[in-house]
Amino acid sequence: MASNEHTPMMQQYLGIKAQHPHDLLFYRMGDFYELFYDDARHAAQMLDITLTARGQSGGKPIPMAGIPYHAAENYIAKIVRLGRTVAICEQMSEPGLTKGPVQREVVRVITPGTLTDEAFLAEGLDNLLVAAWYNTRHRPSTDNPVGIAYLDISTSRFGVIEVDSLGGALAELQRLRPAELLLDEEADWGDELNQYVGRRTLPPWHFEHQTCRTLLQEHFKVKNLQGFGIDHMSAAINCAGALLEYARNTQRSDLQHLQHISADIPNDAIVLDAASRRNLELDINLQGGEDFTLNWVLNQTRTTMGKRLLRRWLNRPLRDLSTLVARLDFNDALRQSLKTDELGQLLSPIGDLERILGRVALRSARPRDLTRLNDSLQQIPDVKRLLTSLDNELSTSLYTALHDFEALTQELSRALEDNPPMVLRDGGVIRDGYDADLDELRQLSQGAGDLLTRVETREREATGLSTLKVGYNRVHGFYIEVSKAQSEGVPAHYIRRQTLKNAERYIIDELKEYEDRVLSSKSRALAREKQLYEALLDQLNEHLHSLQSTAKALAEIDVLCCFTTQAEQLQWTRPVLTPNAELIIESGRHPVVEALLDQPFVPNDVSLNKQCPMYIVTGPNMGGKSTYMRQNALIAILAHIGSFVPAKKAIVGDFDRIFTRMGSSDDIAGGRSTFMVEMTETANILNNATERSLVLMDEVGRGTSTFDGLSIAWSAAEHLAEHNRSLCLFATHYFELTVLAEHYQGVGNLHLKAAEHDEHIIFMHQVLDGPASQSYGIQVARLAGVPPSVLASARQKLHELEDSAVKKPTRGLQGAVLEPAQPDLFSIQEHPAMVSLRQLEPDNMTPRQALEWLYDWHKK
Ligand SMILES: Nc1ncnc2c1ncn2[C@@H]1O[C@H](COP(=O)(O)OP(=O)(O)OP(=O)(O)O)[C@@H](O)[C@H]1O
Repeated sequence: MASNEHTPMMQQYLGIKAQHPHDLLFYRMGDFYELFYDDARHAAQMLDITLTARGQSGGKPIPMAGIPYHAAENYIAKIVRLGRTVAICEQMSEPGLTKGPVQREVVRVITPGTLTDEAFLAEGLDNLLVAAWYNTRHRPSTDNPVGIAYLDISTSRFGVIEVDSLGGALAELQRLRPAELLLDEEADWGDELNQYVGRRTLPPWHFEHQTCRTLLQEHFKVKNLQGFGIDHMSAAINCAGALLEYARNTQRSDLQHLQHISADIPNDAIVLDAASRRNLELDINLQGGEDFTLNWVLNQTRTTMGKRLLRRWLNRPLRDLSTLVARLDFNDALRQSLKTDELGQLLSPIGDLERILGRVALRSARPRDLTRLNDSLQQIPDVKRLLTSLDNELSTSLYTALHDFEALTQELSRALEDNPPMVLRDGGVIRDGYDADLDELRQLSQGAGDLLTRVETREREATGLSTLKVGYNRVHGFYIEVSKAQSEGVPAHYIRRQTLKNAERYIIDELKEYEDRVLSSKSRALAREKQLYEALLDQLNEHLHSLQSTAKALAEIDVLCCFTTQAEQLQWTRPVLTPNAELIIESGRHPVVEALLDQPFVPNDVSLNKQCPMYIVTGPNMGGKSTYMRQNALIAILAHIGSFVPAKKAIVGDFDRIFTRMGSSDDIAGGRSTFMVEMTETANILNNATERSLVLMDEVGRGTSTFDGLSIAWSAAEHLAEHNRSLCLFATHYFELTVLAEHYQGVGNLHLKAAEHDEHIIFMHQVLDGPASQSYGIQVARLAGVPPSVLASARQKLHELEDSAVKKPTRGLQGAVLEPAQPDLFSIQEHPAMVSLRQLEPDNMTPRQALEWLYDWHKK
C-alpha cells in the first residue's frame, strides 16, 4: 500500500517502524505506548493484553494494543526476558506546537544484553552483551583465533578474550553466559549456539577489522590499542568494535563512560570446559538451579556487587600465585584482627554501586539511586579505618582504591530528601533550603493555600452566603462553590463555570490570576528541580572514574570478607599453593555434601603428584566415589580463587585445566545420546589433558555394552597413564582396571570402604589404599527398595555366573594378566561344540563319520 494512503500519523509510524523491523515499537501517544499491526498481535499474545483496532488507515482497521506508559516497565521486562527487543519511541514536541503529528523519535532500544534499569536486572547475576567472531575461511587455530568481547553496560565492564578453538570459545561463552550474543551471520557455530536465546546475527561487515579498530581508537581517544594490551588481538578487536557499535545504537548514547577495555588471557586462569563447569556445580547445579552448588555454600557476601564478583571468581579460578597468596594473606590478617563481623556489618548497607554508577553515566539514575549511592559512600571512611588496622599488602592497595567523597556526600545529603519518591517527574526530590530559586517557586505554589482561605472568608462575609466555599479541580481549576439554594444571591461579577446537582460553581478574575501564577510556579518548580538533579548527575559524572574504582574495590573487599566468614564458620584452612603439578590433601571434605549431611562427613586424603599421578578408584555404588572425586576438584578451585579450603591440610599445585567426565545425561537438544556425550567428553580429555591438568573420570564406558565399555575404560585409563601423565582420579566399576597399577609406574589403587553385615551394607565413606574387594551391587539394590523376589533371583543369577566363570587368570585387553578382584563376569567358558571339534581327528575319520558329527551338532 502506498504510504500516502495512510493518515499522516500512520505515515510517521510506518517510517519509524521501517528502521526497526525486528524490534517491538512502543509508539508514545499521550499517556500510552501503542503498538500496531504485527507488533500489536505479538504483544497481545506475549503480554496477555487486549488486541483492539484503531480507526482505519488505507481503508483497513489497524490492529492495535496499548500499554499505559507508567506501567510499561513490567511489560518491557517480560518481552525482553522472552528474548525480544523493544524500541521506545517518545514524543519529542508538545502536542499542538507543530503542524501535523507530534514529532517522535526512538530514544532507546531495550535488548536483553543492554539492560540497565534496576527493574529488569537479576541482582546477583552479570548481564552481559557478548560478541564472538572468527575468520570462517580457516579452521580456528592459534593463527586464526576466535575472538570474544563482552560488555556489562550496567557496570561498564568491557573485556575481550582470544582462544584457539571453537571448543575453547564455547567454554568461555558458557562461563560468560551472555544475555545477548552477537554472531557473524556467516559463521557456523553448530547446534550448541543455534538455539541460544538472545542470539542475534549481524552481517559480516559489522566485524570488519579496520572499521572496528578505528571505532575503538576513536572511542577511547587513543592512537592504537597497545595501552589496553589488545592491539595485536585482531579477532577480539573485531568483536569489541561490533559490540560497541551495537551498544551505542541501542542506547542512543556514545557511552563515554566506557573508558577501559581489558583482555582476559586464557593462560592466567584454570581452563574449565563446558562439561566440567557443569559437572562440578560451581554456581549452577546439574538441574539448572542455584541450590546445592559451591556458590550456595560459599556465598556470604553482603552486597550484590560482591555476589556477582564471587560468581565471576568461581568461574575463572586464577593461576597467578601472587594474587592468590595476597588474598589468603588478607584472610589471615582479617581473621587475626577479629574484625570479620565488623567489616561485614559495614558492608551490609552498601548498595549496588556498580549498577547505580552505570545509570548515572547513562543519566537514567533515579532519585533513590542517588540516596542509596550517598548512603553507601558514607560507609567508606569506616571501611578504610578498618582496612588500616589489617596492615597487609592487599588491604593497603584496597585502601588506596577506596576514594574519599566527603564533599560529594555532603552535597548529596544537602540536596536530596531522605526518602525521595521513585521518580523525579512529580517533584519532591530536592530538599527545601538547598536552592533559593526552588524554595521561592515552591512557596509561591504553596502560598495558594493561604490565599484560598483568605478569599473564601472575605467572599463569604461580603456576600453573606453561608454555603460559599473555594475549591479546586484539575479540569476547571479554582472555583467558588455556592449551594443551589443560595445561588440566586451571588454578585454579578461571578462568572458561572459549572452546574452540579446541588451546587453552582463560579470563577472570579482574582482567582483566575492566582491560578495561572500557582500553576506556572508549580511547573517552574518542577523544571528547576529537574535542573538541579541534572547538575547533581553532572557532579557525579565528574567523579565517575574514582567512583567506579571504589565500587570495584568494595566488591572485592566483600568477597574477601565472605571468604574469611566462611573459613571461620566452616573451619576451613589456608591451602599451600605451589607452582608444581600436585594435589596433596589431608582430611578433605566436600563442602556441599557436608552442608547437607545430618551426620558427620568422613574426611579423606589424596596425594597426586609427578611420582604417583593416577589412582583407580573402586568401591560400591553409593560408596562415595563421586563425592570424593569432586571434593578434590572443588578444593583445588577454592584454593585458586584465594579462599580457604575444607581440609585439614592442602597443598595445591598449579593446574592449566581441570577436566571432569562424570554422570551421564542425554544432550537431547544437541541430538547426542548419553554414550555419545560420554565419548565426546572422553575424547576431549584424552586429546587435551597435559601433565599440569587435573582429570576426574567417573565410570567411563558405562553407557555401552560391558565388553565395549571395559575396553574403552581400559584404553582411556592406559592412555592417561602413559601419554597424558595428568593428575588423575579414575573411578570405575570395572575391577579389571585395578591391575593397571601393576603395569604402570605411578598408577595406584584406592577404594571406598564398605562392610557387610547380615546381608546389609554399611558405607564407611572412607578412602583406603588398594582395590575394592566386592561390588555390593545387590545390597545397594536392596537398599533402594528393589522387590525381594527380584533380589533373590539376582543373587541366584550371580551364583550361576560365578560358578560358570573360569577361575584361572584370563588375558587382559592389553595382554596383561587379569586377576579379577571379584568373580570374573567377563570371561567366557568355551562352547561344548568347540570342545568337541577340537577333539576330532579328521585324518582318522571317514566322510560318513564327519557328516554324522555335523548332523549331530546341527540337531543340538
Ligand atoms: N565422605 C563422606 N562422608 C559422609 N557421607 C558421604 C561421604 N561420601 C559420600 N557420602 C554420602 O554417600 C552418598 C553417595 O555418595 P556418591 O554419590 O559419592 O557415591 P558413588 O560411589 O559415586 O555412587 P555411584 O557409584 O552409585 O554413583 C552421598 O550422597 C553422601 O550422602
